[in-house]
Amino acid sequence: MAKSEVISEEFERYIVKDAPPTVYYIPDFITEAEEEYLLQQVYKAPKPKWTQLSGRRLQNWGGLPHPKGMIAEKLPDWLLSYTEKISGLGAFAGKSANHVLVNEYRPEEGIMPHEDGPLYHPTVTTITLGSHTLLDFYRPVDQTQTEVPQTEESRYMLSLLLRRRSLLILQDEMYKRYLHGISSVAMDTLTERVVNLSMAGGQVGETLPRRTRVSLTIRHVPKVCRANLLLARK
Ligand SMILES: O=C(O)CCC(=O)C(=O)O
Ligand SMILES: [Fe+2]
Repeated sequence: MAKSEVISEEFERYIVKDAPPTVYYIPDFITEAEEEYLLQQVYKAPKPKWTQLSGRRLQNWGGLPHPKGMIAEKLPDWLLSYTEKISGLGAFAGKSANHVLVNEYRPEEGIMPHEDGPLYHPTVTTITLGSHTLLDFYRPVDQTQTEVPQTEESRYMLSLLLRRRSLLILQDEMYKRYLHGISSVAMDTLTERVVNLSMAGGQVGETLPRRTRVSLTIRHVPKVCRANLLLARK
């Protein structure tokens, strides 16, 4: 198999060809009824499960990733059926997803460009609920290049249109090398730099008002510690 470790051959048609390796974009990965069910479960969680950040709020499921190892907590059943389905595609090289972040963004909210970093197996899979968004990608700051200031604008590379009910899978360079973020706008304008337009059913020049988007970011944390288990045995 080529550069990517993923996934069965039937998934090759979902590879986004105009992006660096590797992006899979799967429209309508879930049905409308499943979307509704997942949103219901998200909003059923007790209030303290939410952490308010500037520009979004989130729920953390599965434990807190930590360099010394995550103290794993069992995922709730409503998430497990989806983490198992995605693990079953081979997204995590035979391992199972054990961590889910739920992010909620209202219109004009977003997330600064960042890398997901080394605590995760270098694959991120995302189910989008409730609204589309544009996920923007940036080149890293070039350390050898000190003459010209490297603005966010000059580092901007491409965007992906994530429709509600879609699944996105990022691996390889798109995980390890490039940064990703979501700009804090009320409306997205589609340009030629949105490289999956045909797969996502969008047209250059179109503007899409944002609604509230909930994303499920599903990953595998390889380093898990058994601290709670040891304590329990004493
Ligand atoms: O909401 C998204 O799709 C992106 C979330 C994200 O980048 C993260 O949680 O690391
Ligand atoms: Fe991220």
